[in-house]
Amino acid sequence: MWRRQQTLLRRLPPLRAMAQAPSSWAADRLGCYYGSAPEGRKGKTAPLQARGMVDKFRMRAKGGDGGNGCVSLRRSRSSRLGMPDGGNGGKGGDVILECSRSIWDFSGLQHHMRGGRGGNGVSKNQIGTRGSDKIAQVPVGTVIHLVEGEQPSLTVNKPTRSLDPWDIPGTAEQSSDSDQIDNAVTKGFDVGFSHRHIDPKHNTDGNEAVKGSNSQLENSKYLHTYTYSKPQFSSTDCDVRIYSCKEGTDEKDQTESEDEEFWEDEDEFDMDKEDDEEEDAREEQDVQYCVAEMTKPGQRLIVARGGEGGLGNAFIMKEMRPSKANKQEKIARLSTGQPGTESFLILELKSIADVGLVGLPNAGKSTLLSALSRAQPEIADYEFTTLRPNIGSLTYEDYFSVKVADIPGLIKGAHENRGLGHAFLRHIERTKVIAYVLDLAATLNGRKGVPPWEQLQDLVSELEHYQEGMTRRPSLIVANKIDEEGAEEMYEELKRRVQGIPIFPVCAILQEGVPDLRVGLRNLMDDSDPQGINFEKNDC
Ligand SMILES: Nc1nc2c(ncn2[C@@H]2O[C@H](COP(=O)(O)OP(=O)(O)OP(=O)(O)O)[C@@H](O)[C@H]2O)c(=O)[nH]1
Repeated sequence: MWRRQQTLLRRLPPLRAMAQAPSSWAADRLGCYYGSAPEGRKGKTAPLQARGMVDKFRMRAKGGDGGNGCVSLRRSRSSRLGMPDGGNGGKGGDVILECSRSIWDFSGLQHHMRGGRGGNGVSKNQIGTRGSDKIAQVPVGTVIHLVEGEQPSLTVNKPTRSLDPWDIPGTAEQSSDSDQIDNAVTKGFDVGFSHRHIDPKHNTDGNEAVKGSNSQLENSKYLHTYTYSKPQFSSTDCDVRIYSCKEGTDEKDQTESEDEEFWEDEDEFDMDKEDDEEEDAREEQDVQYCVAEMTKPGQRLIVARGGEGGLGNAFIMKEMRPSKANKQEKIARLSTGQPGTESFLILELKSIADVGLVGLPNAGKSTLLSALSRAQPEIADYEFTTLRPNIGSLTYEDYFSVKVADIPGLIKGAHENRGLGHAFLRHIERTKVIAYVLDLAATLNGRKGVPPWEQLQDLVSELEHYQEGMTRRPSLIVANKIDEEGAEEMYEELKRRVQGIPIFPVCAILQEGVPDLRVGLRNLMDDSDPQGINFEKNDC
């Protein structure tokens, strides 16, 4: 026993390492580090930031396939030949992105998302179950680029409450359109075969056109009667995958092989850096940029739709009355569930922070963020410690809360992709306030840095290169490292050269001057007519 415990204990370290590997691997592979190699590293390597923010993400989504309709005959004494009583297949589940305030980045997402398959119809007119929806939560500020597939469409948050069995059927007409359709469905099935055809003009969910074959077209015309999403079909001449609906084993095999096809693409997210770059270049050509943007918590977007279920023979015989000649063939065609749509997306996060900290590498931005908020970013005395953005929340006594974004350091020429380039500036594109963090000690004690006023000039010029007019938004300067010897004189010189913008002397490491800075940020947030930087007035 004792020996067995010892063996297990000896095995523990590798097991722990294995458990940690995926997170660091994911942070490394999937993070937002797209710029060229950092210049200022000078031989030192920054530790891998496993907790860094994942702000760019590739995703492949596939709606669940519709279930097949059932072919069944109910024999009784009154009808020896049998009455068709096969139910319709259920609709496949959708893949939905939901905007949530409690999510910060894409680190919790899966690269492949697939809606559940609709259940097959059953005898006694029982319809198949609806495939389960796959819902992925994304942060506020998610921008969606479409590489392949159909345009995503907005969906209304439907109440989870199921239909009250005691609802009077006639009252359904007064409810919203989607409810109306749902209720109509229930009614249709309640009365056995009396399916109602709902006029396509009731369609309110803005579905895009979907391609389908003749059979699908025919099929879906009737499917409208019991589903609330009604695709409008635009083309009838493309290939369709037709499944055998009678042989259960074949159907299973087919679904499995399709599954493999879908999941085997996992490798596409596991490529070498070179392949990654090639792929990026190829993708860039066909990407439809910014097809949707999620800015409000609770917003839902369907990125892949579930396929419609196939028709049961009860419905086909009743509503479509196929001629004897091609009856079997037609039933087989119509009872096949339709495949779900597929899309390939790139999700990008444009954080919606209130304050953006910009500064040269090593200016002390991360230290300042940790002094202002409870965020714990990586801090070290070499450049480019921060490789991914960090966001902290600054809360005031009256519970007013301000989000502060710390982005990797900018250097002169970042617009030519030097350092980490402009890749992270999208995170401060939407901030209300910009805080320029300047290092007062950059040239002191024999350091070969840049004086604070030149740092400011470089930062302003990089921001303007990224987006014209960006520096006109409310701004303040944080003169950091005031504790260093000679920093006071630098601060006085900075005040003399840069005017018309509030300057806060701060020692982030000792949290000196931080309370005043908090007040200054609050004033800028509240101020209705604050000023940005005007270089013409200044002597930088
Ligand atoms: N003396 C002094 N040192 C500071 C102060 N604030 C930060 N530092 C030091 O400056 C170095 C860089 O700090 P960081 O917060 O990592 O700087 P950063 O701007 O986030 O750097 P990057 O991640 O490269 O962009 C660290 O060694 C800090 O300890 C300060 O107020 N006084």
